[in-house]
Amino acid sequence: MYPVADPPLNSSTEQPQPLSGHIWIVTGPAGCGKSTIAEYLADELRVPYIEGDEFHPEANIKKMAAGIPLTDSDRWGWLSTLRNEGLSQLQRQSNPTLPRQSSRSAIPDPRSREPEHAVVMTCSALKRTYRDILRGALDVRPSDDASRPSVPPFSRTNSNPPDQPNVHVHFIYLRAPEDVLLARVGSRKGHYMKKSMVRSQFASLEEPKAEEEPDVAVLDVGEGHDPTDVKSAAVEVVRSALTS
Ligand SMILES: Nc1ncnc2c1ncn2[C@@H]1O[C@H](COP(=O)(O)OP(=O)(O)OP(=O)(O)O)[C@@H](O)[C@H]1O
Ligand SMILES: O=C(O)[C@H](O)[C@@H](O)[C@H](O)[C@H](O)CO
Repeated sequence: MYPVADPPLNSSTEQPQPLSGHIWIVTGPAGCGKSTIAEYLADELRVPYIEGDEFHPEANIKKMAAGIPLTDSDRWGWLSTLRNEGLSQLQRQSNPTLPRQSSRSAIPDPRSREPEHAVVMTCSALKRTYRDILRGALDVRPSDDASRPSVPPFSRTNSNPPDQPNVHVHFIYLRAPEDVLLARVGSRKGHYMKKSMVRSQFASLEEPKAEEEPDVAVLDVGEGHDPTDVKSAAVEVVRSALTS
């Protein structure tokens, strides 16, 4: 299976309404601090929070808990689900008759009186292809797992693919050396991810290059970058994107 995007949002034959807003995706390998930073960001911005781990199919959870790394095939459906979940959250914000996740509203846009719709999510998003799926690359057709899916021509400069031209996807990549994350995951209690998974995630990792993926902000989270500093830096990334 690969990420044939399910038609998002509704199953009717109606054209989906164009949405607008921002999807902030906090990324990086296991233990880099995605949940810590994204939960804070969502609270601070008063927008819904999507914990990517909660959208894995049972089979993926079982594999990870057994220390078996996920393959591309294991991840395609999960990534499409996350993309759709992000859009659904924006749709709920733009349609007050739909139930919301919480009483959280949207980010006040300093440029106008209208609040901007937004959602924060976590996802390891280790490879560029994975990030493209989250950006809205619906037309991915790998001939096998080893191939790179082709993506439709949309600009990574502002991540607004043709199907949802007003939805802006932004990534915050939390960067730390492998040995630091091995230590963090090793000392974490009660979590299904094992240390060996950190190694396999670094083996898969394709770090974003600024010139190729300008919609990715990189924050260092290794030694000397404590969570308080990283939280402030993440809020600053969002605020400056909204005012630029
Ligand atoms: N900047 C940081 N410096 C030191 N420790 C941190 C930092 N950020 C998070 N941590 C700690 O590292 C551990 C992993 O954090 P967290 O669960 O947020 O990572 P994660 O990326 O969501 O992990 P996973 O992908 O496995 O769900 C936690 O114990 C957290 O308190
Ligand atoms: O891409 C992957 O291999 C996995 O999905 C993970 O990244 C987990 O979801 C997460 O990190 C759990 O701790």
